[in-house]
Amino acid sequence: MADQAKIETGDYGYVLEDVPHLADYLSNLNIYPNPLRFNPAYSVVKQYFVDCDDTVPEKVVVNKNDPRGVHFRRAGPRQNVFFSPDEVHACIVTCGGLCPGLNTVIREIVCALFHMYGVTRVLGIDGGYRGFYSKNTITLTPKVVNDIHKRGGTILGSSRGGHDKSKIVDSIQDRGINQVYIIGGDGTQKGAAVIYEEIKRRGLKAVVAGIPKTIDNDIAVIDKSFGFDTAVEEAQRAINAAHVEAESAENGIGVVKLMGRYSGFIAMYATLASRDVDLCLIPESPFFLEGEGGLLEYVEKRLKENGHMVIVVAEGAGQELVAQANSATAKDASGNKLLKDVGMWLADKIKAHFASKQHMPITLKYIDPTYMIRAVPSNASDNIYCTLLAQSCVHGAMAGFTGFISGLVHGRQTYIPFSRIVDHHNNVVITDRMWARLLSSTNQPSFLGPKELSEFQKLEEPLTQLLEGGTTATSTSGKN
Ligand SMILES: Nc1ncnc2c1ncn2[C@@H]1O[C@H](COP(=O)(O)OP(=O)(O)OP(=O)(O)O)[C@@H](O)[C@H]1O
Ligand SMILES: O=P(O)(O)OC[C@H]1O[C@](O)(CO)[C@@H](O)[C@@H]1O
Ligand SMILES: [Mg+2]
Repeated sequence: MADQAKIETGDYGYVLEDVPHLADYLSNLNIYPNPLRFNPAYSVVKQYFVDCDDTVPEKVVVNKNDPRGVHFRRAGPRQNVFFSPDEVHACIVTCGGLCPGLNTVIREIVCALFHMYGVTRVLGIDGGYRGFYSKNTITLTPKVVNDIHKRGGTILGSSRGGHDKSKIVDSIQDRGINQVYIIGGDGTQKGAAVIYEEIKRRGLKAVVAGIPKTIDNDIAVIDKSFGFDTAVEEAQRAINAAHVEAESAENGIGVVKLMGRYSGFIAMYATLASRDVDLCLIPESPFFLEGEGGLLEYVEKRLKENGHMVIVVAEGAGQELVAQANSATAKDASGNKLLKDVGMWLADKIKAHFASKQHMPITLKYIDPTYMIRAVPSNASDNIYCTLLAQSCVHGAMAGFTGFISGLVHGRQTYIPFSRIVDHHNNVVITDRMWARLLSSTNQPSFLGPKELSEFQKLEEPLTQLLEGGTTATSTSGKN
């Protein structure tokens, strides 16, 4: 049975959504002074250690009479820890799709364990969850990981599927692993929650700590996921190329497909950053092709006005339309629905539309840079972000917290229980200011009639959105 949420309440409607701790199910645990107290680099920092009562609010925009609301435990080093350095045997695994920054996170977990806490036993699990029981491990030291942050991908390899709870926890138990660091998206963190439950059921002194990863930025609660800034930056190259091609031809159209299975953050931010895009399509915003107010009418209008146009389409956009043309549905090894190629489909539809208009010949170039974007190393700001996430995660694990992810909430590092992020996706809210900014920057129609608009307005606004203008991980600006 899933863990009960660990909730603490206080005055004026204060709620702490806490994370589990080893002491919740184990007694007589030894407590040790944090080795950072004796580390010359950190011991001089005033207030380096986090007060055990420090918490971070989930909502920062409040009205005068609002209750204080939900808070998360602030991440960071504690005065005391629940592991002695020579007792720790840690492992790191990366699961799901690739994302810029994976290697940086691996590097910084290893370096934090070695350099901050004096830990010397860290294993890399090869090839995602199934690597726990089907492959040899990789010994990780600061030397091994020294320059991996300059490379894309993950040196550990990754995979989908293969989550076998018993085999994974048997492997953890047999190897004497007591800190499990799991880097991955929503599916991975669901798997991490299952591992945590099983470890607890077996009464093992082993913490499970997650670092959320997804290039799509669709993890709930947190400000944004690592690698997202890099992806938006890299997408500019494809959009620029599409623009150059489109501008150089009569009635030139450049179509760029970007990632975003359920949420269009990469497409939205890449479009806003570029200013060369005339139409951005995302999964959250339905559209239609034919007739008055439809996409094809807009394309025609834009070409007549400007002679060229650039379209950015997120891979999850318009899936219901593409499905009509091709009804077969398949799933990947993790059970995620495989998407139809909306970019190719859209390009074909536009070409077919203009083929019947002899007086308006077009030149359309379709660019799919999706895997090129995902495979690059993280940029400077993501490297710093990854470092903070990794260090926070190690501090939490050493302090005995378990069943948590480290995540940035309003620019502050926090520990968030798995349960808060596995059941919800972060989506672009199309009745929110950021999407309005996009519509006004591209001049595209919203494709929504008054009836559909009011339906969308009725939907509850999710509690988190990407920080406004959030290009740096440490930004503390409010919601958009
Ligand atoms: N409900 C679940 N319970 C246990 N394990 C799961 C669950 N969902 C997914 N997993 C496992 O987590 C791993 C990664 O899942 P998935 O392929 O969905 O990627 P992800 O972590 O969501 O990342 P992304 O979607 O960003 O690529 C897989 O090995 C999969 O078997
Ligand atoms: O082809 P793969 O490796 O399964 O990954 C594709 C999916 O992974 C993601 O990049 C998320 O990690 C999605 O945007 C995309 O749909
Ligand atoms: Mg996922």
